[in-house]
Amino acid sequence: AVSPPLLIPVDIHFPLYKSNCNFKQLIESLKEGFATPSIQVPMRHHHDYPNPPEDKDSTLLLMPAFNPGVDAGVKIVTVSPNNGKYNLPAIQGTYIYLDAHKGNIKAILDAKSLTTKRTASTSALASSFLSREDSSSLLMIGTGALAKNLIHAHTSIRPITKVYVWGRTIEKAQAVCDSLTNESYSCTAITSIEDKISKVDIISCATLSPTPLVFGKWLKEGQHLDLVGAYKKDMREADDDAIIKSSVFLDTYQGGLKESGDIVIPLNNGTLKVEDIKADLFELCNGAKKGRTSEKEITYFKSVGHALEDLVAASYFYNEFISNK
Ligand SMILES: NC(=O)C1=CN([C@@H]2O[C@H](COP(=O)(O)OP(=O)(O)OC[C@H]3O[C@@H](n4cnc5c(N)ncnc54)[C@H](O)[C@@H]3O)[C@@H](O)[C@H]2O)C=CC1
Ligand SMILES: O=C([O-])C1=[NH+]CCC1
Repeated sequence: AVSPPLLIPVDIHFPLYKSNCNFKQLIESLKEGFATPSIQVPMRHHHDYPNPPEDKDSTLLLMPAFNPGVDAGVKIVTVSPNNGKYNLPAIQGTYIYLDAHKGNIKAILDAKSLTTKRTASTSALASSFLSREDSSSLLMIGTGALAKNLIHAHTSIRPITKVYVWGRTIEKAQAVCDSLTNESYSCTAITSIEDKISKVDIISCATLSPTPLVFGKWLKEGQHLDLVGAYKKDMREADDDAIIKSSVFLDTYQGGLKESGDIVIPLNNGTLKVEDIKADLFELCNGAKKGRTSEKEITYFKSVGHALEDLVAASYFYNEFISNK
C-alpha cells in the first residue's frame, strides 16, 4: 500500500487523518482542474540557495493557487538533493488549504505525500493522452518517494502487466518491487537501463540525476517517455537525441519552458524550438490540442510541477476526508 498524505483538518479539529488515494479519481480531478479556466496560478517562486554543509544548492519553492469563491492554497517545499544519505526524502514541506470566500484554513497537508500523489497522477494524466492505449510494460527509473506512486498511477490507466525498476543500487530497486504486492503486474528489479529500455512501452524517470540517464539512441517507435526529475536548468534526465526523435509535451508552458534543463538546454542549443512543442496539459485537457497522433510516434512529456495540481489534489483529499468522516 502507498501511504497517503496526512491531513490535519484545521476547521474541524481532527487529529492526523489518513485517506486512501484512488489514482483514477485523482487523475480525473486533475483533468477537470486543467480544463477549469477560473483556477489562477501565479508564477511560482523557485529559489536555489547555497547549502554549505552539503556543498550543493538546495531549492525553496513557494507555490500559490486560487479558484475565486471556492478554494485556495499555497505549498512551501524544500528540495534537498543530498538527503538520500540521511535517509530523508529530497522533498519536504507543508500545504495550507484555504477557503477562498472567507479565508479560513480548511486543512494542512503534508506536502511530501501530497506532492508524490499529484505528481504521479499528473504523469498518468499526460500518459492518458500520450502513451499507446495498449501499453503493457513500464520501466521505472528511480527508487525514491515518487517511484511507487508513479507505478501505481501509470498502471491505473493502462493495461500494464510488466513493470521494471532501475535504481543506482539493485537493493533499492528490489525494495520498490517488494513493496508492490498483490498487484496485477509483475515487478522486476533490473541492473541496466540500456538492456531493458527499448523493450518497454512507457519509461518513467524520477531521479535527482544531473546528467541524462535516457538516451535517444535507445528509444523505439511508439514509446512514451515521462520525465519527472530534473527540476533545475542545469539538470537533465534525457539527452538531445531523445528530443530530436520525439514529439515534445510539457505539464505547463509557464514552468516547463523555464525551469528544467531537459527543455532549457535543447532550447538554448537550438535542438528544440518553442514552436516545436506540441502542447501542454491545459491544451490537452481542454481539447485545444491533440496528444499522440500515430502508433509510431515517440512522445516526450516533461513536468516540473504546477500549483494547480496541488490545489486540485488538496481539494480531492479534503473532500475524501469530509465524506468518510
Ligand atoms: N515534476 C514534478 O512535478 C516533481 C518533480 N520532482 C522531482 O522528481 C525527482 C524524484 O523525486 P523523489 O522521488 O521525491 O525524490 P527522492 O529523494 O525520494 O528520490 C530520488 C531518487 O533519485 C535517485 N538519484 C539521485 N541521484 C541520482 C543520480 N545521479 N543518478 C541516478 N539516480 C539518482 C536516488 O537514488 C533516488 O532513487 C526529484 O528530482 C524531484 O525534485 C519531485 C516532485 C514533483
Ligand atoms: O512541483 C513541485 O512540488 C516540485 N517540482 C520539483 C521539485 C518539487
